[in-house]
Amino acid sequence: MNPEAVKKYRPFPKIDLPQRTWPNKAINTAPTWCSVDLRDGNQALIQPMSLQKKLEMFKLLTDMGFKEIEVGFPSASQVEFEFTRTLIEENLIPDDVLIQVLTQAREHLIRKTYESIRGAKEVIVHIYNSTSTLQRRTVFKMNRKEIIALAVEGAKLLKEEEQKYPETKFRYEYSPESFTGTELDFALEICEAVMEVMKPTKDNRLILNLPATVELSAPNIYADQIEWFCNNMSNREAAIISLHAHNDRGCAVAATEMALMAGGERVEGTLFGNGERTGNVDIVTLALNMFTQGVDPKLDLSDINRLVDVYERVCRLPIHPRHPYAGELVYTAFSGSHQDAINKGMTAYEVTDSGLWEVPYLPIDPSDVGRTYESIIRINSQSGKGGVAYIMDKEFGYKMPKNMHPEFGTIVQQLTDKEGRELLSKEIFAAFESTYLTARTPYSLKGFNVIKRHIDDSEKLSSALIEAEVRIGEEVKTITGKGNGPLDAFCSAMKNDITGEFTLCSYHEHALNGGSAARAAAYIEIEKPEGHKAWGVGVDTDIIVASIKAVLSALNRKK
Ligand SMILES: CC(=O)SCCNC(=O)CCNC(=O)[C@H](O)C(C)(C)COP(=O)(O)OP(=O)(O)OC[C@H]1O[C@@H](n2cnc3c(N)ncnc32)[C@H](O)[C@@H]1OP(=O)(O)O
Ligand SMILES: CC(C)C(=O)C(=O)O
Repeated sequence: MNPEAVKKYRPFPKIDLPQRTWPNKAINTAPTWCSVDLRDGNQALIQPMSLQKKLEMFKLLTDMGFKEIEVGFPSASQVEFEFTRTLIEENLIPDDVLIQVLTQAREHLIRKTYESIRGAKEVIVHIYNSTSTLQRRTVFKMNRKEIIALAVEGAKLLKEEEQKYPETKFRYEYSPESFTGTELDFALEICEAVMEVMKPTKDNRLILNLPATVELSAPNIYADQIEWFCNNMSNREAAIISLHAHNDRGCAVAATEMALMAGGERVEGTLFGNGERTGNVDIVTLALNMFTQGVDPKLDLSDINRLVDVYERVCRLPIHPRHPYAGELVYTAFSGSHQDAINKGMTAYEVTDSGLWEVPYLPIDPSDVGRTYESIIRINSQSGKGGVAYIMDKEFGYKMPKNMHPEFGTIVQQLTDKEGRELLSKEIFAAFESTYLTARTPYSLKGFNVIKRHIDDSEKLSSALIEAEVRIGEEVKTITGKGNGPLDAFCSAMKNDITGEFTLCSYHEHALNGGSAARAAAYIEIEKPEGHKAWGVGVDTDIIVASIKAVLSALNRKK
């Protein structure tokens, strides 16, 4: 960077608030949410929403449980006006939902705005003008007094227009736009001047929306500004302090969280943070952050895929794969140590009865937002044996014994190195199948019979005599053997007649699926006298046959 360029910038001044209390507070309840997707979000789109798309978004927002929705800037365009009319005329606004309309503090725009809401039961009329030092100087070329007069005139006009619509209950919102770039004493003065006109009471409060129209400083400064404002208001109980943060520094969520701790009661934002420039605050992230702290966000986010789907279609913007809570990859671990920890954490969660979600690397249970576990672990060259074992278990039902994980993990690792890409689950299963289940050379089982069996309660005197037909290449050999059980008898027969010495080191089995057609999977590790170990896997409806197949699978792998 040009070292001179930095001289164009200066630090944002600190707020003089030595007794600040917000850092010791916590968010314990959900704020009132107001979606501004249809207005602030919409005005920032390359192609603003058509009426149909607005209707689709409105439906989604009401389904999610938003009770306040800024539906547009009706005086700005025909679509905006018609959309507001459609909602009212077609009775599409649920009884418990308030629509909100935005207008500048300009006479013709205010009058047009009221025309757009004729016949509505209840509406929030939202009026704004910029108050920042910079905009006063460069955009409006007005001093403080003149800017206050502009806001007051606008507010008076609201009161005047309201008389023409006796069938509608009006609530009001005033935004000193660019609040964070405004001297605090001036922001307070202009808000109080508007309150003077609107005469809110504690039963009919004025929404004072204090926006970070542009995010100019660190999130703690926004919180300081909000706390300062709340502390210094003369009629605090007659106002609802609303937050409206933009994300220029990437901190809108943090800024809003801190500002809620500082006294904010209401939040305006959008789904996934769509909005001017870097966007508005992302309400989905904010709400799910609350949820993962045990606070009911009072929004239904249980089908996040629907939210993504509607958003991407209506806004024609993609969700980043790493977008908090919603991105395609956010419930996925590729790296070995993460997979191992998730695998262990999920297993522990399934057996624990604390009811608390405590899985390493996953701050939220994906199923709470309608995502499945299936994609939690994906396999590439960064992956480890734990992740491979997880896939085999969760997707295919094979619970490999822990001692077997390194062996199959290495086989998969070699494959990912060779392919140089992520492996699909079915490719991992194919590797498992060809390594353990379908490798039939040199040995495979053609027939098996238990000729005689004695079962002793103490197991010490149990015995079995078996006969087996083993295919070795083209040849089929019949072997017989004795042992303390059918598996032991089969191993003796193999050792004596075909392979020579080997030792059975580990044995594990489990049912693969339930019901009368249940099949069993057996896992056997053998060791040759020269010290070479290998695992084999067998599957059959008969557990003994499954274990015998597992022995042959291990012997086949040895070659
Ligand atoms: C931070 C925000 O997101 S605020 C919302 C912004 N959203 C939008 O602007 C989207 C919709 N807007 C529009 O369609 C148009 O801008 C309209 C219809 C509102 C107004 O259109 P126009 O009057 O043709 O143009 P424009 O917006 O450029 O008007 C600028 C004039 O309004 C004045 N103005 C701007 N904001 C305000 C305000 N809040 N109150 C009073 N006057 C204002 C400006 O000073 C300027 O005055 P000038 O003409 O004397 O220089
Ligand atoms: C109209 C106001 C609230 C706004 O959109 C902003 O300041 O970003």
